[in-house]
Formats: sequence, structure tokens, C-alpha cells
Amino acid sequence: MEIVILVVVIALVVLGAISGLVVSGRKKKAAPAEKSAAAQATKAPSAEPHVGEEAEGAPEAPRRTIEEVDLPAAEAPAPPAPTPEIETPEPTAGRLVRLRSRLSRSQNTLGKGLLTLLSREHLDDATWEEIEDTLLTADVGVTPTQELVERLRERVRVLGTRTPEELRTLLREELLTLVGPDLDRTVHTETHGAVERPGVVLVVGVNGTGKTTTTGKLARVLVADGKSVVLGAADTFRAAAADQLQTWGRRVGARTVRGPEAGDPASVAFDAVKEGTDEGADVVLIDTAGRLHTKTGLMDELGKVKRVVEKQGPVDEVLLVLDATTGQNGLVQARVFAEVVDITGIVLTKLDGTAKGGIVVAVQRELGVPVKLVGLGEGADDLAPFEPEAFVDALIGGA
Ligand SMILES: Nc1nc2c(ncn2[C@@H]2O[C@H](COP(=O)(O)OP(=O)(O)OP(=O)(O)O)[C@@H](O)[C@H]2O)c(=O)[nH]1
Repeated sequence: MEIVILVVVIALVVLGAISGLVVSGRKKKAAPAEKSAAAQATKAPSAEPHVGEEAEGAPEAPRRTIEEVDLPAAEAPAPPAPTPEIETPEPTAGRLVRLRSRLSRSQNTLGKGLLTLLSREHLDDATWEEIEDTLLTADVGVTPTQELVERLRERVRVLGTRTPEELRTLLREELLTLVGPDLDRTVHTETHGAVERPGVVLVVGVNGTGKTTTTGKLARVLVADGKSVVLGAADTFRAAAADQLQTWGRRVGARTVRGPEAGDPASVAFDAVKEGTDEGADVVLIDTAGRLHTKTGLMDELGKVKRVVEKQGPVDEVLLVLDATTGQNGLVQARVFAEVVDITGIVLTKLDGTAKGGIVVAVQRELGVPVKLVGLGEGADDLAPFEPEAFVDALIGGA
């Protein structure tokens, strides 16, 4: 009996030991899995929010305040289109007097040269010849020179004039007679009769003479005199000429009618007159192409421009632009242009750059047409209505 009890006790102890070992082994196996689950739980929440997450107190991302929110860069508002500044051209009255100093080269050669010779003690044949040469050098032309010398010589002889003041007065009178104080130098920008249409001015001349510049400056002269102007860029051969003209126009608020590059100049001229008429403009100024006059086709084209424009009414003024520095060459050009269109007025440009102011006389004689405007510089208002008295006074340095 005692042995049975002992066996039972040993058996119980052994059983108990075995079961204890099994439980402890299980616990050791479970530990790493639990650790990794716990680690998972502390990791950042998945990007995808899950239902109920907020209620469970999902980890809070740092909240941004309104001030901290970067607004998308607002697009900068486009700057308002620049309104071209409309200039106020200088008044035209007295421009030649204002610009008289620009004639200094002609003054020195022609005016002062003549006065010096005339104040010599003996006005002999040789001196009169020198006087003649001075006039010829200044491009006055042969016939006008002979006329002037003859008259002056006769008056000096008859009057016995000798004082410098008296000689200056005589010379002034004779030069003025040559220039022609009584010629009508009005630039005709008004239509005649009851027709309601703008005055039409055609500007012609060889390229490089200052034609486009002169058209632009003339627009300013007209605007200064209170007229509204439309410009026609009929020099379609040179795109830059149309741009140049448009720039001049914009400065004084004058619109420029242009055509396609290398388009038909006559059609641009026609359109300019039509648009000028439609909008009730006072004057339409048409800048034409001026290829070398030897190119017959282009000269014919000028005739066509005039004919086409005349379908809407007569052209009121045809201004020939001549570069005063080209001397005799300018006279040749004048002759050729006069054969194609009836020139009604001459614009002599670049008189500031020459000592040959006598060209005014020569070109008027050549064409039988008055110089109406003179260019005395590159400035916008350096185009002056031609006034014979102011011109002669500038030459001889008088009052
Ligand atoms: N010094 C001086 N320069 C002038 C005068 N008139 C025009 N010019 C200059 O002469 C140059 C030629 O002028 P443009 O008007 O381009 O000549 P254009 O005859 O129209 O020639 P295209 O445009 O080629 O047909 C320019 O540099 C003008 O500034 C003037 O009276 N005096």
C-alpha cells in the first residue's frame, strides 16, 4: 500500500513537470509575433484614411493655419496697353525764322561771300566775275546768275551805291526777285467746290531724298494747323517705309492705311482716299514708292497711282521731294518726275546740310513750280513752310 502511494505521487510530480515545460515553450514562441504586431501599431497610419479612424483618435498630422497656407501664385495682371502719347507739333508760323541758323553753310558761302566781294573798293570786271562764280557754286543756275549780276551791276552803277548797308539792301532785293516773292506757296490741302471729301496730297520723289520723312513731317504741319490727317503708305516695295510712316502718324494721332507687302501701290492709295473720305478726314497724304527714275515701269506706276486716286476726285497737290545736297542730279530727277505727273510744289530737303542754297532758285526755274516747304534737319518739326524773305535774310545775315 505504501508503495502504491509512492508510485502515484511520483507519477503526479512527473506529469506536473512535463506540463510546466510545454506552457513555457509556447509562451516563448508567441513573444516575437506580439512584438512585431505592437511595432506595426506604432507605425504611421496608412495614407488611406479608414472609416472611424478620426473617432479612434487617429494620429494627428500637424495642422496648418490659414496664414501658413501657400496660395498658388496669382497671375500678375497684364499691364494696360500703352496708349501712344500724342505729341503736339510746333506751330508752323515762323518755323523758317526759328531754323534760320541751319542755313549757315549757305549763308557763309553765298550770303557772306557776296557781301565781301561787293564791299571791295573797286567793283571791276574781275570782281563781278567772282560774284558770278559764287552764285554758280551755290547752285543758283546759269541764267538766274547772269540776270542777278546784270541787274545788280546796273543799279550799283546808276545809284553810285557804295556803303555796305546800301549794297546789302540791293543784294537782298535782287536775291528776293530771283527767289520769287509773289509765287503761291500754299500747300493745297483743301478740295475745291462743294464736294465733301478730303484734300489729297501725293508725295513723290526718289528714294533716299527724305520722302517718307517729309510725309510724316507734313502730317505734323497739318495737325499743328488743326487738320485731321490720314496717311497712305503706297510705298509697298519697302516694308520699312510703311512702318516708318505709321510711326510718324501715331505720334500725332494720324491713321495709316497700308497694303500687303509688294502689293499694288495704286490700290493702297485708292483705299487711303476712300477711308479718309469715309471718316471725314481733312487731308489724305500719300507716300509713294520712288525707285530710280531710270526704271520706266515704276515711273509708269506713279502715273497709275495718280490716275486711280483721281477716280474719286482730283489730286489737290503733288509734292516733289528733292534732296538739296544732290545739286544738278536733283534737277535731272525733277525733270523726269515732271514728265510723269504734274508737279504742283517742291519740297527741298537737307538744306541744312549744304552750302548750295541757290538750288531753290534753280529748281523753281527748271520746273516752273514753287518751292513750298524746306527740310532743315532731322527733327520732327524741322520742316518749314518756305518764306522767300526769311530765306534771303538768313542767307545774307540780315534782320
Ligand atoms: N539733315 C537732314 N536730314 C533729313 C532731312 N529730311 C530727311 N532727312 C534724312 O534723310 C534720310 C532719308 O529719309 P527717308 O524719309 O527715309 O527717305 P525716303 O526718300 O523716304 O527714302 P525711302 O524711305 O527709302 O523711300 C533720313 O535719315 C532722314 O532723317 C532734312 O531736312 N535734313
